[in-house]
Amino acid sequence: ERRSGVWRYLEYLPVKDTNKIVSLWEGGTPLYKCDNLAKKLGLKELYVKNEGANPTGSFKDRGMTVGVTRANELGAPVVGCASTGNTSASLAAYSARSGKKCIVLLPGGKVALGKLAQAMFYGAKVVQINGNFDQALVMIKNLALENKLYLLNSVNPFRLEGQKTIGFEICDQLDFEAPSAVILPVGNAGNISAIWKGFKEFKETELIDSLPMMIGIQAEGAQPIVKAYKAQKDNITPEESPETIATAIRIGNPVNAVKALEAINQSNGLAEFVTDEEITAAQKLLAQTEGIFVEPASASSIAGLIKLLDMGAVDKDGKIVCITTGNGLKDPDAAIKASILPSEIECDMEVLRKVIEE
Ligand SMILES: Cc1ncc(COP(=O)(O)O)c(/C=C/C(=O)C(=O)O)c1O
Repeated sequence: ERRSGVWRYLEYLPVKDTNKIVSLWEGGTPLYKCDNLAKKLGLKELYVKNEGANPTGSFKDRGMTVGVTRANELGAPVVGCASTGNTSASLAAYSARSGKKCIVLLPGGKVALGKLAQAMFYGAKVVQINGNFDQALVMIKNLALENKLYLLNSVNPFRLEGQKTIGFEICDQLDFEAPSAVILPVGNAGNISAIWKGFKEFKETELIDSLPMMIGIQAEGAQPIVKAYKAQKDNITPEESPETIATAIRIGNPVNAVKALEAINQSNGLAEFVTDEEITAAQKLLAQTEGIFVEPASASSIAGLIKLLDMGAVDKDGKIVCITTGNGLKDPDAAIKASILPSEIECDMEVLRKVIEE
């Protein structure tokens, strides 16, 4: 049975027993042509690949369908991860669907409401630690080394295999014309590495004949990859206390840093940071010009595009794809804080007629 989405690319995926596949029909997300935003930014061709349209609302579902399928093949009874939120939401869903116990470690008080609700509601054992994501990752890795669980952070290559299908789909959706540039937010740096691998595989199998620039965007307060790229270093100086409103990418010691720098350098790409203000402005701009609601971290790809255009670092005439990685519903607090509050009135038509004119 040929499924849509991630498993459409079965031949490119490391699965031995297709009966063990755990799927929530992830992938097959929209690639929106954004002519309103393109016009505003003076661009010829701008697309937004909206990964917020996945079953649990982020691109993590692509990695988890392959990762939890692997856990199934191995007969692992318990799976686990550290997470800034979306990884835990996704793992909790896929482990529920495959009858596995799920343990997630979250940085106390720094996880967006929607993600926390998901991890709890799917029935995971949710542990909040008094520390940040990087510390949580060290702890969950120790549990894996003590054989207490199968680790499904993006140190696990099966995660990246699923996420590379974002690159496949973009090619499919652009009639096998690779874009000139792909811009996406970078946290633990698994996704940029995975997508680059996907484009390279489609080029090696001659489905496309060119490769895009990979452009990684980080938040000003959490930008270890940007710093390494600008210093042209191939090792990372971890940031002790990463800080940003984009809590999904509030990561100081990315596990996939070397792979991400490889993807950026091999693709003649770039790495740049954006401020929290630029992120919030871009989040609103995208929602109000194109009707696409994404969480703050995801809007950093739009904010990064705007900054790079101002710097003349991106070709205005190119075919540009911004990847928005998570649904705006994940972080309602951030959206409400950045919005004009609703007018509150009594049930009075006179008052209502006035208030709609304000
Ligand atoms: C919306 C959103 N956008 C971008 C990223 C960065 O992707 P990577 O660079 O592959 O890490 C994340 C990452 C989240 C976690 O790392 C986690 O959930 O633990 C995210 O949720």
